[in-house]
Amino acid sequence: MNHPTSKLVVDDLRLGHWSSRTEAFSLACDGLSFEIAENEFVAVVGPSGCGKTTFLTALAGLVPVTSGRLELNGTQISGPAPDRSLVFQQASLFPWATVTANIEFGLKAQQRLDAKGRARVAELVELVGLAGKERVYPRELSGGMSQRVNLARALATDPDLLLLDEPFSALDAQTREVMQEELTRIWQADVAGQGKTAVFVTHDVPEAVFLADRVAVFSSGPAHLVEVVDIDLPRPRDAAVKRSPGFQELNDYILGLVMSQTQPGRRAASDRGSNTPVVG
Ligand SMILES: Nc1ncnc2c1ncn2[C@@H]1O[C@H](COP(=O)(O)OP(=O)(O)OP(=O)(O)O)[C@@H](O)[C@H]1O
Repeated sequence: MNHPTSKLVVDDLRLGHWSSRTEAFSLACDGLSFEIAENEFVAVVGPSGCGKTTFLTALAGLVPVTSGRLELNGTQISGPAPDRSLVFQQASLFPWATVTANIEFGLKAQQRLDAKGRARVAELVELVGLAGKERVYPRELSGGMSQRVNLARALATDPDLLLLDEPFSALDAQTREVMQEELTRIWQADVAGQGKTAVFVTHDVPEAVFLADRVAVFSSGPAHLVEVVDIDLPRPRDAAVKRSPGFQELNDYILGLVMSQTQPGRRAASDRGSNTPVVG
């Protein structure tokens, strides 16, 4: 039976891709099962090519479910819908549209760009730190600013499920750190507590630990779930938490789980007798 507050149910999920070149179907996820509650921020990590993006795009309704359950609010996901927003690695902004027009885009497409919609866009411009840049075009924005616009655009339609696929991986290390802090701040200020859920795919274990309430570790492909690790670090979080012993311990533990998938001979931390990492 589902946990009563489960927003997202993933049950024995199989996903894959059909290649017209080889005329073959290859599995990307095989037997994935876990659940995500309302208000949770879940990060997904795992070896390169294991199926993380496939899973996220299936949540967006862009990859069909081969078998199993993939349910949002009790309904099987069977295609894209306005209750979900996807943020990609590369900010996919419209070059001919200003910052404001880019953020308004989804609302306009849904015919919701009324006074309330415009007020929400103005609020988001402030929230993502782009006040004063409303009339600027994407070519004049830095990578970090572009991802701020992308994030605001994803939030503007008030999605139930926010899907983020390595949104900061194209940024330089310093901007990436700033954006991680910004995202936690925005999540806390604007989204947390409103029954929404975020799924964040990343290669970067410290980023996952910093942002998430729980981290789902995928096996090497085709992915199944290795473990979901609770991140019991206090919120609100800022960069200082990365220097805490609790953060380091969680980071090492999850890194060990991922490495055990890429190097099968390597023992994961859980082999040493502790399935629950101690949080300092
Ligand atoms: N459109 C596609 N057609 C055929 N195969 C695909 C397609 N997209 C992904 N795959 C294959 O599915 C598997 C999972 O890929 P996916 O991109 O989901 O992994 P990932 O964990 O996100 O990878 P990375 O960490 O490197 O970004 C890989 O073997 C990949 O080659």
